[in-house]
Amino acid sequence: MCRASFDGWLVGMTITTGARQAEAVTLRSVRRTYGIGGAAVTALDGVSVGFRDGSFTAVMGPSGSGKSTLLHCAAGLDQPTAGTVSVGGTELGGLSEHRLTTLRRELIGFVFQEFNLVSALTATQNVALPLRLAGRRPAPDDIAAALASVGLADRGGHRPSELSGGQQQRVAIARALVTRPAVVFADEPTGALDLRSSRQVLGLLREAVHGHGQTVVMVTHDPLASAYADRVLFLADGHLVDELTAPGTPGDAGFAAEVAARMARLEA
Ligand SMILES: Nc1ncnc2c1ncn2[C@@H]1O[C@H](COP(=O)(O)OP(=O)(O)OP(=O)(O)O)[C@@H](O)[C@H]1O
Repeated sequence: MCRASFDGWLVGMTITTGARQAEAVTLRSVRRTYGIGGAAVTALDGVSVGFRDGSFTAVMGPSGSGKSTLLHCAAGLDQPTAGTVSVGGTELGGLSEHRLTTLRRELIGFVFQEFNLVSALTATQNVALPLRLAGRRPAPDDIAAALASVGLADRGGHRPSELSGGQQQRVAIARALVTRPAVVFADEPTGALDLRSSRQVLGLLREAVHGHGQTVVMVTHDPLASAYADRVLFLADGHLVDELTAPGTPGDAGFAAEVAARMARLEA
């Protein structure tokens, strides 16, 4: 169990071959429709899925298949039109805006596709922000270590406009991980990174899961990145249509090839 555990965690436990495993996040029949009438778009069409405590899941699918919507609904950043989302046994739909914000702050880290760094703050200040918002005093060594873990030890004093896209993405990843949240959602966390930085970030996400017991759900377009996860889900037209379990070797080339083949079929 990771440090950021919480009351109610045991709700929703399942028994699997004698081991008791909780679901960190559960979506039941989640539907999300944008717009109304003839202009309505159904981004998610009745998705039911659980993300086990301490698991690393990749979500893949063609552009527009609903991946970001799934992540946003699961993280309480967007509200399903129908269905329920629970994080650590707490159903989000019944929460006030204040309680939802608190729950998100305490339990969830989110890496946004477009980074969402605060432009007026330095990299160090951006990484420290979740701790400040939670009323905790950031320890300078912890912030420095978080930046060093993404290869940015020497960029702490730089503002986002002074960093490359890949560097901004790594600051966003350090910010999402610094509080060791129970669940980390990452929307294309390696999208702007070169191969070396991608491997570093995927290694960090695996370490969050296998070293600290956190739960990671990552949207990616990259089959090689998905091969660092334990499980790959495939979305198409707002439906979960396929699923693969990884063999256990991070970045396994054969598994990545199988993921790529399934994606090619979905995109055909
Ligand atoms: N705020 C919104 N208003 C209207 N339609 C939206 C909105 N957000 C998403 N959609 C639509 O919902 C569908 C799913 O979008 P979503 O961003 O979840 O897909 P995605 O799989 O993440 O795509 P990509 O891989 O291109 O990022 C798309 O058809 C998109 O146009």
